[in-house]
Amino acid sequence: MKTKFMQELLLYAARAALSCFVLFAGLRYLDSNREAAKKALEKKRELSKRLGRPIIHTTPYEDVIACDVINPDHIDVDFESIGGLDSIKQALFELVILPLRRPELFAYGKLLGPQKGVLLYGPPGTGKTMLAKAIAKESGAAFINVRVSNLMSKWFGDAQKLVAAVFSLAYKLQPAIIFIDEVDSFLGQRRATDNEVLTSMKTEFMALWDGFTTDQNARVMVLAATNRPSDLDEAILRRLPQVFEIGKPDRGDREKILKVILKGERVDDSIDFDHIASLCGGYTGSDILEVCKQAAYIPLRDFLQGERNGSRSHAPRPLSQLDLAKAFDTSRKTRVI
Ligand SMILES: Nc1ncnc2c1ncn2[C@@H]1O[C@H](COP(=O)(O)OP(=O)(O)OP(=O)(O)O)[C@@H](O)[C@H]1O
Repeated sequence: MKTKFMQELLLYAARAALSCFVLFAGLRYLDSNREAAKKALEKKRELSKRLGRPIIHTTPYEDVIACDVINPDHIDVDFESIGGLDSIKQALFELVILPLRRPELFAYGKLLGPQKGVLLYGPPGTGKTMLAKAIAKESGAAFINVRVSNLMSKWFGDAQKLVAAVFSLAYKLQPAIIFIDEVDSFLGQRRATDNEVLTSMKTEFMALWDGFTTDQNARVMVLAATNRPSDLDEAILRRLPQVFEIGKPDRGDREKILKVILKGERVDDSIDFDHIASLCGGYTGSDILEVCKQAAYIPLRDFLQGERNGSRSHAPRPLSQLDLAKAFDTSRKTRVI
């Protein structure tokens, strides 16, 4: 009697276990969202790895913005790689990098509040984008490179939601920098030709930005760059209290830029950088880089010529002062300023 009872009990237990197994297997099979959820998790894992941040929950709109986020550890520009602009780099360190890196230092009193908006303006090629990237690198902040034209053309109709996603993603990834290059094309003065999408994006952007400005705990800042500061809306300028002019470099800064560009290259030890800097008055950092690239071809051409003439030399000679002088001379003659 007792044995039979035990047998039945075991049978019951086995049946119950089997039913549970079949039920769970069936449910797993029927869950059509399982694959999608798995893929989404994989995507979030990849995102967290790429951004060097813990896994966060993101919306589909934030996932679109995430494509334009750069992990600060993957940025190859730091303050050292920017020639000159010493006083601006120092000011940006105190106003932007320190509050993002050491927020606790800014918790004493209201006078030392973190900056929520910085504008860099100046002619093209003077290093504004470089500075923005270096700030992200030095502060360890996620760098959200907002490309407004891209968002508008690709996601017509969803623009406002994408603007909101820029801020919500920045908040989730903080410390974060929202970088808007050519800000005048997005937040410029209102024109009769502005379309509805642009106007609603602007309004949304301003409202969200104000929300962040009043939230002292948000380690998020907007960094904007433009070649045309006079085209900016008054309301935008008010929200960008710190303004830095990144002008064309003077002779001292041109010398520093030359040294940065030629660092690590094969160059003659005897180059007089100050003299070369005197040959490129009015040039921006980007112009100087281009001419240095042209100069670098001269030893290569000489080498190939030597080969044709039967020379046994194994490699092109280092870049010389004469090569640089020649290249700047040619560039000045063909240049339209
Ligand atoms: N101060 C500098 N030191 C070293 N390189 C520089 C400097 N300024 C400019 N360059 C070189 O010129 C390139 C272009 O500079 P960058 O894109 O930062 O200029 P920009 O001011 O943002 O121009 P734009 O307004 O056209 O976007 C840089 O990638 C860098 O190689």
